[in-house]
Amino acid sequence: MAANGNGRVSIGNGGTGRNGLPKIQTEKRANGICIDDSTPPVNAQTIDELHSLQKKKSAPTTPLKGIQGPFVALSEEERHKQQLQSISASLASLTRETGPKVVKGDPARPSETPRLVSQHHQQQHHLISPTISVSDSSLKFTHVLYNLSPAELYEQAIQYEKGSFITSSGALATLSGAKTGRSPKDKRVVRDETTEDDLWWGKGSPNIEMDEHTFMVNRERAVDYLNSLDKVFVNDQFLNWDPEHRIKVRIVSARAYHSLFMHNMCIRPTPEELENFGTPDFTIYNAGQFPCNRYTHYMTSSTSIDLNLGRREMVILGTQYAGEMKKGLFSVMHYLMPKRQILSLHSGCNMGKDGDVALFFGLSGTGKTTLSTDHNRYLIGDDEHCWSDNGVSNIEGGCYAKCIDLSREKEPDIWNAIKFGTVLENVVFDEHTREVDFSDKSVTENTRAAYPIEYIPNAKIPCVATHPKNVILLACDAFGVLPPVSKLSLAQTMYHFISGYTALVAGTEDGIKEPTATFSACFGAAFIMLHPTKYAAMLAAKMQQHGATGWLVNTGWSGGRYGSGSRIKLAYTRKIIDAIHSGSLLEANFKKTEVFGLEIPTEVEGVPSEILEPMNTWADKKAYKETLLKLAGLFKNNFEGFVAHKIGKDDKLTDEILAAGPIF
Ligand SMILES: Nc1ncnc2c1ncn2[C@@H]1O[C@H](COP(=O)(O)OP(=O)(O)OP(=O)(O)O)[C@@H](O)[C@H]1O
Ligand SMILES: O=C([O-])CC(=O)C(=O)O
Ligand SMILES: [Ca+2]
Ligand SMILES: [Mn+2]
Repeated sequence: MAANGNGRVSIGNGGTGRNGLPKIQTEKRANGICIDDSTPPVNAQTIDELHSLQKKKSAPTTPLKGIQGPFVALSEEERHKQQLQSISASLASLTRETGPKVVKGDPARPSETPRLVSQHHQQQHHLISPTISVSDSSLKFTHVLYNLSPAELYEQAIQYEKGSFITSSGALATLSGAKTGRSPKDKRVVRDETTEDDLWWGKGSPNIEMDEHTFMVNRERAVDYLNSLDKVFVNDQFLNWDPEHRIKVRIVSARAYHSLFMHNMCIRPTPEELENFGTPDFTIYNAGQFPCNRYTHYMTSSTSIDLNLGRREMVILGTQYAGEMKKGLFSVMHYLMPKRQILSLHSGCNMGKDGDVALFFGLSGTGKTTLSTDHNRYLIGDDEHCWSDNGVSNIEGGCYAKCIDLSREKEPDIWNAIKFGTVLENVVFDEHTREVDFSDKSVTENTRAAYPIEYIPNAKIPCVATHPKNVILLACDAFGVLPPVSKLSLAQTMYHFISGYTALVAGTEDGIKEPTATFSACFGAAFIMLHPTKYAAMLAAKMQQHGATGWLVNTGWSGGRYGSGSRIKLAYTRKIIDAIHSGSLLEANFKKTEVFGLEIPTEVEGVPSEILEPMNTWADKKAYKETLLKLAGLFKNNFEGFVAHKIGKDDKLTDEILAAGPIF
């Protein structure tokens, strides 16, 4: 660009326009200065000033109108101080007199840090007399990033956590580290006077005991680790959409990934609810990057997930898999809710336009999320619910979908939910376009998406519904002998609920692998805290009272076992589920199968009739019969553990349930 003598500015080769481009000319002003006046000037004198204009201070939280509680009469500053004191108390060592000093905000952006500082002073009595002397840990500040927004958490993750990327659809891709699934063998539950009698211990139980002292050792380890960091994330959120039985949870974690995951999975408080949060009912200390100590009693690996119901605390060491927090809280609900006569359920739930409600039970990977997410129905929730006298309520505020082989065409609502705000765990993507390859199992087969439930367009908010009309038990039968759908009597429903069967095949690339049967009581033995028959009795009573029909749906193999047959098409399973919802399947003609004694329909709209009876689909009838008997034997063996238990007050129901298993 050159200014020529006559005050015009021209672009191009000497202003001759030889290359065909028109000349750009700016008119000369009276003072001889050329200005581009098409936009008004910026309201800043310096770059710093310019940057300060970019961010508007968050609106002070909603005015507190008509709220009762301890915070009502407090000034905003006083409320913030109390909030910090509460966080400081959560992070306090139980063996030191004072500390930690907690300050809100990102240490990397001191200008954004409010000056409020809080220091915890011990008031409780201790198992150990506290250390009064000063240590380095009491000199240091703990910076707290409190209930950050998804955008802020994205920035934290991308800046500080390796393996964090924005995918082409806007989701946050993260890595969960060495663990890409839960570690049930590393879960420990404190056995004390109360839990001794309340909980299910011993053979078959997921509750492996630890003592109070060892819990405190691990708690201290986690708290010291968290306080040693530059900053920690704190989420204050809720569980359970039933306002009468809502639980306040606090999650203290070291990673933006964990904070965003829980932001999505728990119920998000309104600003007003957050102001009045007060003391949490339950606290998680997630120090997942830091291992537990093998010299500590009860530790059998570097991972420990410890639950203390008396203290209402959970400690996580040695695993960064975020599902531990989700399912740890679910375990807590499996204890707290039955105490209030509320049944907790490892199930999905949705509701038709006419208000008919269905529950979907099933072990991991059987289809709870896939089938409860239904474009023609309202989604209540995909994984964890409560059934009380008020009806069904979702425990969570988000969904956690398996993503392996996810396709836009087969699961459009889940596909579209993978956008800004969604956490995508352990997926593989193109290094340049950041397009995710959902078929890639390089990191793990258990790739997952965690998104807020409102990302599903027809989610019903609040996530509550009336009493269920249908109770659908899902089993992914890789043996290929269970019918695609059967109608169950109440006793059969209980038999299959207590059995909790599925048979998946391990993540395999090639070669035929033997399907392995899994029996997991109440379709969630890893999460239940009481004996399975307690939950079964409650379910039977509720189904009876509300006239719900039980169904068994095989979302697994047909035409042979894994290796020779194939997985039942999702489109067929959806047709079967449609017929259950509409009530048309209840009107079908049924015939009884041998061995399992299941009532199978002769016709379902949209499904080839020949697949409804599994034997038809097997070329080798002898192999079918052998496989059927093999599975029946596995069911029988598994149920041995329950025959001595009474279900409910009624001997009659117990006898019926025992008779509802396979006969051969
Ligand atoms: N016929 C079918 N019915 C249901 N799901 C099917 C079928 N065929 C294939 N699938 C696939 O099986 C998987 C079911 O997983 P889903 O996420 O629904 O499990 P889940 O029961 O919610 O488990 P979790 O409790 O671990 O979240 C999905 O990846 C789905 O695409
Ligand atoms: O807990 C998890 O990691 C995933 C899940 O929903 C289940 O296994 O039931
Ligand atoms: Ca799920
Ligand atoms: Mn689940």
